[in-house]
Amino acid sequence: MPRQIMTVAEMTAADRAAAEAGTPTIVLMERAGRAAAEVIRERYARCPTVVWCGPGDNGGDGYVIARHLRRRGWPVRVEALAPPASPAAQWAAGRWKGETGPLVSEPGSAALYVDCLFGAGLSRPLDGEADRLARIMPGAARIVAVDVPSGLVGDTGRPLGERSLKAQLTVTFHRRKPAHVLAAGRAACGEVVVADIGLEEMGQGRLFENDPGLWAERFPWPAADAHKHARGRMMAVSGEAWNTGAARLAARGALRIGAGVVTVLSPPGALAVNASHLEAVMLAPFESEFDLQTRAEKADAVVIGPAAGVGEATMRHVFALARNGAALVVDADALTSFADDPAALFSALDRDDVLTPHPGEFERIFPGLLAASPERITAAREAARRAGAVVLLKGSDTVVAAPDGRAAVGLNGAPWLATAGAGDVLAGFIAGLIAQGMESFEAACAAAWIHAEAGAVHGPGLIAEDLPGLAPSVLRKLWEARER
Ligand SMILES: NC(=O)C1=CN([C@@H]2O[C@H](COP(=O)(O)OP(=O)(O)OC[C@H]3O[C@@H](n4cnc5c(N)ncnc54)[C@H](OP(=O)(O)O)[C@@H]3O)[C@@H](O)[C@H]2O)[C@@H](O)CC1
Ligand SMILES: [K+]
Repeated sequence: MPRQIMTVAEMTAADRAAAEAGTPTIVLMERAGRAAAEVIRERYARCPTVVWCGPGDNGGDGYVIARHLRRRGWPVRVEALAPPASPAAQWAAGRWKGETGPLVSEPGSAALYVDCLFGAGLSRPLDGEADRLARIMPGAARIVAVDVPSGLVGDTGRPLGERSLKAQLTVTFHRRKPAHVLAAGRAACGEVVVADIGLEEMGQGRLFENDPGLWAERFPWPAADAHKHARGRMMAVSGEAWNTGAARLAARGALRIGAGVVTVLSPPGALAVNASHLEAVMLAPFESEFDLQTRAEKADAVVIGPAAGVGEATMRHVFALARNGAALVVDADALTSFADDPAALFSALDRDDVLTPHPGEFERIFPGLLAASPERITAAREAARRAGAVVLLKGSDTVVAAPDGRAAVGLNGAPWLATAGAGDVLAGFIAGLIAQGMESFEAACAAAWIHAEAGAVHGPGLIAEDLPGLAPSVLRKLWEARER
């Protein structure tokens, strides 16, 4: 099952729908507070605990948590920023029979703090006592946030004002929000646990966690009677003689991820060096853009960009390939080549083509878009709309967006992947999956997930050359999960 990521507005709508269907907010609040208290008891030994409660329903959750911890014998005190203002919070505060006082916490005044000041209803920057807390408790150690660390905007993962609280553990409800998946928010949230509070699935989501639930059912496993040409033909365009390794990394990636026939298309001057490094991957020369177009006629997917060289020749090569039916994965130099005329690139692209920029390349072809967007999901979606193609924006929170509005965020990003050539392998994985018939958005999602898993499997010391060879162990896990 795909796991949706819900915006704050979608979550509020789900709350309202539940109320209309007969489950009032206080019931959801009781489930939320009880679930959060359980997570806290699983993670921490019983200890003197302070629950910081705000005036809204986030504070209401806090009173429920305090009650459940106290029932289990925890020494708990509530520190209230303001009296409960919402009806549900008033109900929860009324059922709390323990000690309540003003917000006076200092570092070390308790052994554990539970942050229930603000969640989805944050409407202005932290000030007064809440801001004091964020200033004097800059670290996350032994702070548990409920829904989000207070001061953080659920839809962006950034503080609304200057600062927010930070947490070691964040317990949220029903579904992750963007703040729980985007890198900036993840740093403030610490570990994120999603507790079920019995809300119904709502409508058709457009934003998902990128994990196998999103695409595994449509993974292109070979048919029992498969032959190599039926498993997809992928090609990668090589640079000149001193710039050939990147295309070979892409080619090897495509082969490992299952493409049946993989070819490096090479300028004449680079044939010898390519030939001396290729075995199962085939090699074919091209002399001109027309030649390239002809050679690529049989391809299902082509990677162009890794070490292709920045300039007019690469632009012409992209146009030549775009005249073919093959899906294009446009990466690295092929993106930068269009820095002065991104519209020319976009007009050549189809909906099944994929752009794979890192943030620097993204800025070159979508100038100012990242800075003007509240977060990376919005930026990638707008980029996909403008380009009329799938856009994969790299990062520890890689975002994949399709021109139809679907988007997915990766949660398994591994720091080991920040190494030269890793992106070339990713481009090859994407093209290798598209060549096997996977739809481009899902192919980009699957490739990014497998790439990150492979990085995590290897860990320290990873170099890009390792990545294709790590794909089989990840594929095996997917294969075995399918058989179950
Ligand atoms: N949706 C669901 O299904 C479920 C949701 N649940 C929980 O509800 C939470 C959302 O609750 P919520 O909407 O009441 O918002 P919340 O964050 O408590 O704050 C609103 C209050 O704070 C005030 N205020 C805002 N900013 C301020 C500031 N800087 N400084 C001072 N005051 C400020 C604001 O004032 P106002 O803007 O109205 O003037 C208002 O009084 C959600 O995060 C989750 O924990 C669960 O119970 C389970 C089911
Ligand atoms: K909070």
